[in-house]
Amino acid sequence: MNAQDDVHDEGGRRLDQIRLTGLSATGYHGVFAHERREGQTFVADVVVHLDTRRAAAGDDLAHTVDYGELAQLVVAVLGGEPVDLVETVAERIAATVLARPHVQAVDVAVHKPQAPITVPFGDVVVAIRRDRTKLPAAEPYRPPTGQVRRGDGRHPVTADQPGARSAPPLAEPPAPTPEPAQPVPVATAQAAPPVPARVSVADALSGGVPTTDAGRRAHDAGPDGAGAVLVGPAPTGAVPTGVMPAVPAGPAAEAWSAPHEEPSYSYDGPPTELMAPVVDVERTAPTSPAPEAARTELMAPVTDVVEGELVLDAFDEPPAHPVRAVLALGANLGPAQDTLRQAVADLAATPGLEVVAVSPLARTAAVGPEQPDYLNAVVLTRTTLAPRELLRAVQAVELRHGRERREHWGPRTLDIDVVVHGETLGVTDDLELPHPRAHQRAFVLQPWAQVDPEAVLPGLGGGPVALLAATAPDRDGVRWMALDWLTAPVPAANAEPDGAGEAHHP
Ligand SMILES: Nc1ncnc2c1ncn2[C@@H]1O[C@H](COP(=O)(O)OP(=O)(O)OP(=O)(O)O)[C@@H](O)[C@H]1O
Ligand SMILES: Nc1nc2c(c(=O)[nH]1)N=C(CO)CN2
Repeated sequence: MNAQDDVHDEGGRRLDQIRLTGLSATGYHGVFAHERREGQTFVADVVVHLDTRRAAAGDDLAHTVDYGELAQLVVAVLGGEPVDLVETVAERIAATVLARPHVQAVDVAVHKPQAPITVPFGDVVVAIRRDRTKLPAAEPYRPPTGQVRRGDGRHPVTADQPGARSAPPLAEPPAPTPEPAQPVPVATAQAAPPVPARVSVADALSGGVPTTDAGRRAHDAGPDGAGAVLVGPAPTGAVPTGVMPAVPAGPAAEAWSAPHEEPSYSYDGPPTELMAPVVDVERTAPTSPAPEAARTELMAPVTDVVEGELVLDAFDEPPAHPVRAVLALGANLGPAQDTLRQAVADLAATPGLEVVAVSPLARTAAVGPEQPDYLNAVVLTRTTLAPRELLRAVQAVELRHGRERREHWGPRTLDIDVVVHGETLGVTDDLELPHPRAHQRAFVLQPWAQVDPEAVLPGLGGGPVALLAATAPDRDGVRWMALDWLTAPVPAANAEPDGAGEAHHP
């Protein structure tokens, strides 16, 4: 492989490659009538540049490009609608490949070995590179509905549900109930990590042992079948259990609606499948060609749409399928453990948001100005809310618990950050995804790694969460974690362990 063939990501890291060579078909491209009439062999080589780590970490096709599917698309362009120029064929292939999720850049070489050249020759090749800064000057190929079948049994797929596209409305934010500032009381604690297993809300709040794998089962369960335990809306102070059905097992075929569409959401995969596709790019930029739309998926804010007075962007797009979202909770004022419990119940009661599992509770030294220790937890959810709707929903929960923003990184009764929402990456004035500081915060990463040991944080600075947690600058500030914090009686403030409420400097 030549170094000049490499493509690098924004951090300067060389992207991985998937190469397909010698794809061939009889095509009818050319400027001469006989070429249009008789056809000839066209051959394509394609190099896809992408980051394959996440797919490899979870052994999950959903996070990479299916080369079989790609090969079909390329051959369909070669043998498809006739055009005059090889350049146009190459451009069309590039557009088609770039419209696939995860693809950062593509090299395309189209060979025309039987070209009408009047001297002896070996081959004629048009070779191009296209990426998200140099977009293809062609429309991607869109196969007719039903032409390509997808799904392999390991990754069951479901048909797109039109009804699933709009998220339920948010609940009205309830009236704020400010709490007086107090040091942090906590329930049963145990020494800092390792904490052996994840805690499922369903288990914890039904009084079961909170160290089972039920959280993971729930997180892996699908939207349509039966069998998995999950939480439903809860009255204040408790998160009752409900049922989230699972996707039927076995292979399933999905009709193509557009070439950019992700393999649909599967709950059978490993926990690293936490991030699922979010932005239906066709709906995001209905009038844009697909390469633009695909870019929208990566850079959410690029396509602002003015609707009346409101400027909308991709963060306002509800996902086509429920996606997994990770929320980080923190509190260091007032009855923090109670507040966090209530917050979990409030989140579970939010329409369009389902709480799947809750991490152990971590006691952490404050990062930032001098202030009492925090209690931190991470909540794994599944949501049909758009990223910005989710932000508003968590802010409504913050508000309900008297959240005020007086000091940057200062003490607070409740803070809830959206760490990730599906696979959405983007920056706007009010929302950045993934959360820009999550990758360096042990107070987020350690609880997250406990509840989902194989989680991977997407985006710049991302990677396996457990690894990031082990190297985060504030890792020594994570003092201990409590497994039974959702159910155990909260001790009185004077019964807290040593060091509680002390200010700490990282
Ligand atoms: N992923 C995100 N999750 C939550 N808020 C975000 C996110 N991205 C941007 N924001 C914006 O950040 C603003 C400030 O949030 P907040 O007051 O919670 O910050 P903070 O807790 O003091 O600091 P930090 O963001 O470092 O946790 C919010 O009003 C929100 O609009
Ligand atoms: N340990 C800890 N430190 C913090 C936290 C937090 O949740 N935990 N939140 C902050 C602002 O969101 C600032 N500093």
